[in-house]
Parts: sequence; structure tokens; C-alpha cells
Amino acid sequence: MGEIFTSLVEHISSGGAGVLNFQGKRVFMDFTAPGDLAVGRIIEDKRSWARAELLELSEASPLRASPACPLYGTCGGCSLQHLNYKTQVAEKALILQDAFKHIGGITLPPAFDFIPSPPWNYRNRMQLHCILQNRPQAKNHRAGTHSGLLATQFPAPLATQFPAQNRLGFMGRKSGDIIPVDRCPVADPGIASALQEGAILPPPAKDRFTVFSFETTLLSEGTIRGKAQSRGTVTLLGKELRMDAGVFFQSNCGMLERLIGDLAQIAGTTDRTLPMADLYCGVGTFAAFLGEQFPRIDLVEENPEAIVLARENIRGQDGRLFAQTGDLWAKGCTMDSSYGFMVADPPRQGLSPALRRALAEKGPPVLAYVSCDPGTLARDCGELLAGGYRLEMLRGYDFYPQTAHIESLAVFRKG
Ligand SMILES: C[S@@+](CC[C@H](N)C(=O)[O-])C[C@H]1O[C@@H](n2cnc3c(N)ncnc32)[C@H](O)[C@@H]1O
Repeated sequence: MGEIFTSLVEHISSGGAGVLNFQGKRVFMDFTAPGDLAVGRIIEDKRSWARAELLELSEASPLRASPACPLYGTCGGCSLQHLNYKTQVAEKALILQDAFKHIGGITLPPAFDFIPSPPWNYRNRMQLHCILQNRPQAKNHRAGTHSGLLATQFPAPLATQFPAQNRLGFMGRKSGDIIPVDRCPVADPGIASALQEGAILPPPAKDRFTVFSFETTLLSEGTIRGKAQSRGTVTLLGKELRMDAGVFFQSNCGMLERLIGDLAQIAGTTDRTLPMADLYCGVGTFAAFLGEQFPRIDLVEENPEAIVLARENIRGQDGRLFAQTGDLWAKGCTMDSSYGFMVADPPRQGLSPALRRALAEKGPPVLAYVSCDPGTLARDCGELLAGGYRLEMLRGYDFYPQTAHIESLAVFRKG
């Protein structure tokens, strides 16, 4: 049994756990809020940090909120529901700031802010898992059970009330379990009502699949109300984009529209007689809105299915599409110094080593870097600054309220 201690929760870590100090060591404890006086037990003890489980709250922080979802604590998503929304946003801003200070050794520019989202019913794209009884479960997936949290703090999960068959679910918290779900307070209303009606069915050959809903668009890799439609059109800021439920698309369209507006404004400050590039372009969402301002746009994306859709989304523009990794593109002769502006939106791993070296050496005068990981953004930022860029602006966008995910935009300018 690990040591039991009482300590004050200071802030939230990038993974969403509360951070406390015990005997000079940083201790991470899930389900705690800054300002809680928490009683915990050490469950993992490393040289420079430890992990503890929450036993009880000696004093509850005024920054707490009552979790809205009965599956809070069981489902793997939305682990910040116990914080009021204003605190969630403030803590994410601190995490971003901290990553820049500690990983990149960088002080933030004066232009730093964090844009909130509607905190509920925002999520347009979701991955669902199947727990159909007559289908083989994927490895390590079993029907969900509650994970032994404090009964007084977490409401009994709906999971136990569901019939244990023909159900869809989300991944459980750290367990590999699938938690049956028939309502989800962060889901877009289109997904939420289809879930509640039991109208979403999985595709035959998949044990997890994606659904998308925004305004009148409703897509799924399986079926919704008997309709099989994976590919379709979504309207953002009055423009129609082609997309597919099975291909990456942003998960919060409201925040995406805000981000696109900001990118368009930044593009307007660059030399629009030169070409631009959209790196890690997905289905060309950013290119569709920004490319028209430039004489040519180059798009780089490793997923050939996304490239097919990107081609449709930039129709009418002078575009060159590179179906290859950012790394290969940077190593080839295409990454030259002729661009006036670039947008890069890599996955969590951030820019590949070859690409960030190339950008530091011969990147465009203005680079807009959209990131879903403060740690890799801060790392890449260090290399870009060493290459002569200055960090002009950093803005967080709360694409994922109630969760610990952090999305941000950093704008780098040369000279
Ligand atoms: C965060 S998404 C951004 C997509 C797009 N900008 C958007 O907003 O929809 C990252 C994209 O990078 C692609 N990707 C992942 N690794 C890549 C790599 N090494 N080289 C090029 N593209 C990559 C993924 O397929 C995905 O479409």
C-alpha cells in the first residue's frame, strides 16, 4: 500500500490530472481541481514524480462544477467535467504557457489568448466502438464496468442500466473497456439524438467507426436511421467542402470557423504575389479558404483518400497536391524558399525533424502553425526561433471542452 497524504492541488497537468506537491515531489492525481485539499494514496512512485489516487476531499475547491454526464469517471472522454468551464479554459492557457516556458524556454508574446467554445453539444466528429454481443470484440475490449472510483463523488454509471447487447460505446478510462453510451452531452445535437434513438449502426467489418454531424450534414462509416452515407458535403462559413466520415476532419466546427477566420486574416498580411503551402492539409479545409488569395497553393498530405477530397475542395485554384509525408516533401526539392506563406497542421508528433529543419533554414516569411499538442509545438518553436523566426502570436482554441486536449495557433514571422 502506498503512502497516504494530504496536499493542496496547485494546477492541472497537460494530461488533465491535478498536480500536488508531496515531500518535494510532483504528484499527479486525477479528478482533482486547483484549490482542492485532497487526501490521496501514492500508487506509482518514480524518482522525480509520483501518481496518486484520490481517496477523499478534505476541502473542495470553489472552482469545481458538478459533472453533467452520468458516465464521468467511467468513460475515457471528458475528464475535466469536475472543473467549471472558465477554470478549464484558464488552466489550458496555463498549460500552453508552461510548455513554452519549460520545453521551449520561450516567453510568450503579448498577443496570447485562449478562445472558449460552447462547453456542451459542440462535438461534430466522434469515434464510436461496437459492443454487439454476436460480434467478436477487438483485443482488450470488453463491455464496460465501473473503475472503482469514489461512489460519493461519481454518479453510478448508466452503463449498468443498459441492456448488455447491441450497444455502441466509448473507450473507458485507461482500461481498454468499452463503455456503453446512449447519450453524450458533448455530442452535436444530430449525433446525440441519433444515439439516443439507437439509430446508429456500425459498418459490418469494423469494431470502431466514425460519425459526423453539423447542421444538416449527418455522415457515418456505418448507417444512421438506415441510411449509409460516409461521404458528403459540409458548409463552413458559407462554403461547401467535401468530406468523408472515415477521413480526418476537425471535431468542433464552430471553433474551426473561428480558426479559419483568423488564418484568413493572417494570410491577408502576407505577400500574396507569392505561392502558399498547406502542410498536413487533410481534405484541404484551410487551403479551400486561403488558397484563393495566392497565385498557387501546394498541399502536402500522406493520406491518399484525403488528397482526393482536397483536390475537389480546391477546385478552381491553381493547386499542386503532394500525396507524401511532410518529411519526404521537405527532403525533396519542392520545399524551396519561394513561398510567401505556409500553414502547417501536423498530428500530435509535431513537425518531422527534416521539415522543421527545412522550415528553420528556408521557411516562408510567415508560418501559421496549428497544433494539437503544446509539448511538440513548444519543441518545434524552439527550432524555428533559432532559425530566425519570431513568435508573433499564440492563441489557444478550446476545440475540446470538458477534456484535457489543447489546440492552438502559433504565428511565426521572419525579420
Ligand atoms: C491534425 S490533421 C489536420 C488536417 C487539416 N489541416 C484539417 O484541418 O482538416 C493532420 C493531417 O496530417 C496527416 N498526416 C499525418 N502524418 C503525416 C505526415 N507524416 N505527413 C503528411 N501528412 C500527415 C493526417 O492524415 C491528417 O490529415
